[in-house]
Amino acid sequence: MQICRTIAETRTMLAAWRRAGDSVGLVPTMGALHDGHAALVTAARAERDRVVATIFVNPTQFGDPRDLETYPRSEAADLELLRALGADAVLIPDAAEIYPRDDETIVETTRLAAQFHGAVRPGHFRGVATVVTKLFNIIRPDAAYFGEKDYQQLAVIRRMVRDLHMGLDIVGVATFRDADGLALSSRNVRLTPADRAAAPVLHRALQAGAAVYESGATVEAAAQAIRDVVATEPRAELTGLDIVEAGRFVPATGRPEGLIGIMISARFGEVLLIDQKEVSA
Ligand SMILES: Nc1ncnc2c1ncn2[C@@H]1O[C@H](COP(=O)(O)OP(=O)(O)OP(=O)(O)O)[C@@H](O)[C@H]1O
Ligand SMILES: CC(C)(CO)[C@@H](O)C(=O)[O-]
Ligand code: BAL
Repeated sequence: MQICRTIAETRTMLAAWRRAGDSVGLVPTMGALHDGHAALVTAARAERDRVVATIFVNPTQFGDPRDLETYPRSEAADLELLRALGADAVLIPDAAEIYPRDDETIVETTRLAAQFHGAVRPGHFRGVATVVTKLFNIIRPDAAYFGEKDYQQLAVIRRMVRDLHMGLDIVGVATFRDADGLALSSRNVRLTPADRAAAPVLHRALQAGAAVYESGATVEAAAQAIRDVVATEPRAELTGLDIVEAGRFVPATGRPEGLIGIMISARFGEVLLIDQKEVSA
């Protein structure tokens, strides 16, 4: 596995692959890799000749400086996992090269970035869209792989790729969970033991909401069922609950046609966790 730390060496490697006619799959990450990331690499490995992962803790998508400071980092273990999964290369760029000092260009999905989880983390999706555009431009992959756990992020990226005619495939990969239902997330390691024990309430709440909706009730009744389950866990502070029409990504009401997407976020101590579930009518 080739480890690239500059854009120039990444481009030299990619040019050789292109000459050989190889297709390229990209897996962008912020490191601290776990089995959720592994699922993305495995999906890319199955579909593409070459797989590149990136590890970059992107400063522009963090609103809270303490969240950035305490974001978990584990480069040696990350490299070992990527190697074991059969990744061909990893790009670990410097923030100074990704964001040159006089950098001024941003990418923003204006409506989507401001709503839902974007309202809880102002500026977050602008940072994500901007860095993902930079990574796409550096690597020019045929396909990029993102987790469904970050449900709105996936929608933002799909919309950006469509609107800016970027011409690559965006592949969503199902949320990987621990045995107790908690969605794997790099931030889980920052949970206290008591908060770790409490955190599966998010998955239980989503399941309860899905059951209510599947029984024929409205989106509003499903939302109430979710709130009721979260309220049973005093360690969880609900910060966001949004139910959207999965296709158009607009707020869902009543009994819309097609799939709905439920997005939930909650704070456990100072750690903000998110989860999601798609449900059919
Ligand atoms: N449990 C999971 N299942 C599937 N994909 C996941 C999971 N967790 C993260 N991913 C995906 O991995 C990619 C990189 O995510 P990232 O490095 O931010 O990890 P993370 O675990 O989501 O960390 P955090 O949410 O704490 O920032 C994203 O596309 C994300 O959706
Ligand atoms: C897509 C991403 C790597 C952009 O920094 C990040 O938001 C993430 O890890 O989900
Ligand atoms: N997984 C999304 C990255 C973030 O929370 O900043």
